[in-house]
Amino acid sequence: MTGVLTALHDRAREVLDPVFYDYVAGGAGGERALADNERAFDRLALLPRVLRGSAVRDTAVRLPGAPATAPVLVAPTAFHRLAHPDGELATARAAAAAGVVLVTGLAATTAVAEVVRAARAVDPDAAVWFQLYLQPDPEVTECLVRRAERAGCTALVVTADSPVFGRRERDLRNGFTDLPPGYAAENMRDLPGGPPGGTRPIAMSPELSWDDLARLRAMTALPVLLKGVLHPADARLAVAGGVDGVVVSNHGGRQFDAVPAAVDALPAVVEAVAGRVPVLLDGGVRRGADVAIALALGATAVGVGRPVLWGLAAEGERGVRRVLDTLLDEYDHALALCGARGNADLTGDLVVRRGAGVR
Ligand SMILES: Cc1cc2nc3c(=O)[nH]c(=O)nc-3n(C[C@H](O)[C@H](O)[C@H](O)COP(=O)(O)O)c2cc1C
Ligand SMILES: CCCCC(=O)C(=O)O
Repeated sequence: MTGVLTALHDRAREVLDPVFYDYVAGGAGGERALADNERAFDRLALLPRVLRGSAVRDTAVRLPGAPATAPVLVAPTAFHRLAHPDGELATARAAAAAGVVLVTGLAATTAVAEVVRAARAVDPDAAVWFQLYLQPDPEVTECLVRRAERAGCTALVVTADSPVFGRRERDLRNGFTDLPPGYAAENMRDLPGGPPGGTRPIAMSPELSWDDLARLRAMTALPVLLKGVLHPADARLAVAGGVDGVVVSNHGGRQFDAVPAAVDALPAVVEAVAGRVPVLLDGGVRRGADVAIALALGATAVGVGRPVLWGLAAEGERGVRRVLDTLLDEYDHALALCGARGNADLTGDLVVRRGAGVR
C-alpha cells in the first residue's frame, strides 16, 4: 500500500474494535485469494513509453450512470457506521468531493436515500450506484430496486458471487455473525414479509439463476452491472443478458479462497466481453500504479474496498477523501511516468510479468 494508505490502515487498526477490524481485513478460508489479490499486482510491471507525454492527463472515464468520472470507484462495503459514527454519510461526501462514484451497499447502515442526499449536497451531479443481492423473494427485490430508483441512484450493481456466505475463519473465531445491537441494515427496513418498522435479514441464495437476472433487467430502466464475475463464459452470458457492465471481482477474497486474484482473471473477461460493455475490476488495488495496470489490461475503472474503510475508521470523511485523492493523484503520476496522455494510452503491451523479461 502507499504510505498514506498504510498510515490510515495502522490508525484504523488502533481505533477499531478488533472483532470489526478482523471482519474488514479478513477473507475466506486460508485467505489465499485475499493475499493473492495484492500479490498479483506485485507480479505485474509497467513498461513505460518515452517522449510522448502531456502536462495535462485525461483521466476521465464514461460509465453507465456516471458521465465523466474518475477511473476509481468506492466498492460496496457493509456497515460503515461500525467504522465511524458518520458512517456512509461521510463516505458519500468524500466520494462526491473526490469526483468518484460511490457504490452504496444493500448492507449499508444508512438508508440509500440519505446516502444519495449527502453526496448530492456536495455535488448535485454526484453518481451513487446501489449494490444489491437479489433476494429469493422477487417482491422484496423489486421493493429494493424502487427504493434505489426513488433515492436517485443512477445504476444497480448485482453481486453474484455469494450463493452462500463465505467461511471467514476470523469471524467464526471471533463470533462475529451480525451487526451489534443499535445498528441495522437500513435498506432492509419495512419490506414485504418483514416486521413492520423492523428489518428483514439479507438472504443469500444458491438457487438464483440467470432468469432472476433477466427478471431484474426487465424490472428497471437503470443500468445494471454484474459484480463477481471471474469466468469468461459468465461474462458472455451477462452481456447476452443485457447487463451494462461487468465487475471482475472475487469479493476481496471474502467468499472463496480457491479462486484466482481478480487482476489475473481480468484479461480473459476483457477478451470475452470484447468492448460491448465496460469491464470493471476490484480487489487488491492499493496504489495508483495498480489502477494503471488494470486499465492497461482493459478495465474501464477499478473499485476500492478496504482502504476506504481504513480511511473512514481513522479520520471519517477526511480519511476517505485522503484515500481517494491519494490513489487518483498517484494514478495521474503513473500516467505521466508511462508517457501516457490519458487512460487511452494505457495499452496491453505496457503490462509485463515482473521477473519474466520483456519480449
Ligand atoms: C468489510 C467489507 C464488506 C463488504 N461488503 C460487501 C457487500 O455488502 N456487497 C458486495 O458486493 N461486496 C462487498 N464487499 C466486497 C467489495 O465490494 C470488494 O469486492 C472488495 O472489498 C474489493 O477488494 P479490496 O478490499 O481488496 O479493495 C465487502 C468488502 C469488505 C472488505
Ligand atoms: C450481508 C452482508 C454482506 C457483507 C459482505 O458482502 C461482506 O462482508 O463481504
